[in-house]
Amino acid sequence: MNGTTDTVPADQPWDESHLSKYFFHTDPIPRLSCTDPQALQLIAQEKPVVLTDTKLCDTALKWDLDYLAANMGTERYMVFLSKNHKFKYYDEAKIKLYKTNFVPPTRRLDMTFSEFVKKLRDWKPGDERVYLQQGLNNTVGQGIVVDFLQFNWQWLNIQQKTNNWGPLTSNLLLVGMEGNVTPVHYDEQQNFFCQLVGYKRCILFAPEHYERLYPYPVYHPHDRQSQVDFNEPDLESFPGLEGLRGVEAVVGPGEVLYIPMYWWHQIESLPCLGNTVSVNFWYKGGPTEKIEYPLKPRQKLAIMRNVEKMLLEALKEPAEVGSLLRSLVLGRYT
Ligand SMILES: CCC[C@@H](CC(=O)O)C(=O)C(=O)O
Ligand SMILES: [Zn+2]
Repeated sequence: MNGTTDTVPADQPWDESHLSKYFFHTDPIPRLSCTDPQALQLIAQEKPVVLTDTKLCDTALKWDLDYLAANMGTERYMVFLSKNHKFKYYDEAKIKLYKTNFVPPTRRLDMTFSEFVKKLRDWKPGDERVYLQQGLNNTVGQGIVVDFLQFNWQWLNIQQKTNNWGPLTSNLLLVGMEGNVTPVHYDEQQNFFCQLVGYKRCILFAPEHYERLYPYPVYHPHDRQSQVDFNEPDLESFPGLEGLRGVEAVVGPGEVLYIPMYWWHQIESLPCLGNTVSVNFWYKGGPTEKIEYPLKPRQKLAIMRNVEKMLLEALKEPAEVGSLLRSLVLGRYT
């Protein structure tokens, strides 16, 4: 990637032409068998790894649009629509808290899976793009439930216990158009990201790149999202971008990417290779282990988030948080 291409496996339908060129360098994320001790060690060290043979969701490899339309039932599901290829997450609950006018970059429409498929298949340039992002719950049809129950839960449960993770909180079903992008952000959960249909480019940055990716304030609707637009990097406003360095992999059907908690990630459905289907497994982090110094970058990130929340709680006025922090630091903590 960006000059250091992996050897491209023969059956791979994509090549460098499917990858946008960005301003930062990336190294390949290791691709290992789930039986390889090194893979398990990377997970234990909270480092990303692509697991090529977990058979985690093999019963879902058949989840193409027609199968999902026939088996997802007649419920309405959460679909986001965007005027461009970006689907930047925002927290609706924080919009009213955030005083200045916030214009959501996407809109949400609930629709049946068949309505979604029709929108996707009738799409023409100029139309809003669509991205279905729906938690798998008891509203899905029997066929999906049967497939879901046959996931490799034994392997998952071993990972959860070995790494002392908290409970599984949700499985998000993601059905996207080719070219859709989820811009760079971090989540506060461990994530086994399973690719089922199509190909996704996953670009990750370690939590210590916090200063380079300029997340929005915690109270902002775009909390956890980076303010940086990789397509138009503003190096003047965000000089830290200079040293940004990531890792990346393109994941295909049957592959599982471990996205460690607090790791930044941008996920792109490769252009011109058809729609994509993924399902993720979000786990709460484990109970706070005994504190060891120096603190890990993700622990410092958690502390920074708590300081912002505490200050907002104390000051009540979001605009005062920045000025108080400036008074605290400028000229004093150099
Ligand atoms: C809403 C979640 C989207 C997903 C990225 C993607 O597949 O577009 C992601 O960011 C994650 O699984 O953490
Ligand atoms: Zn995410």
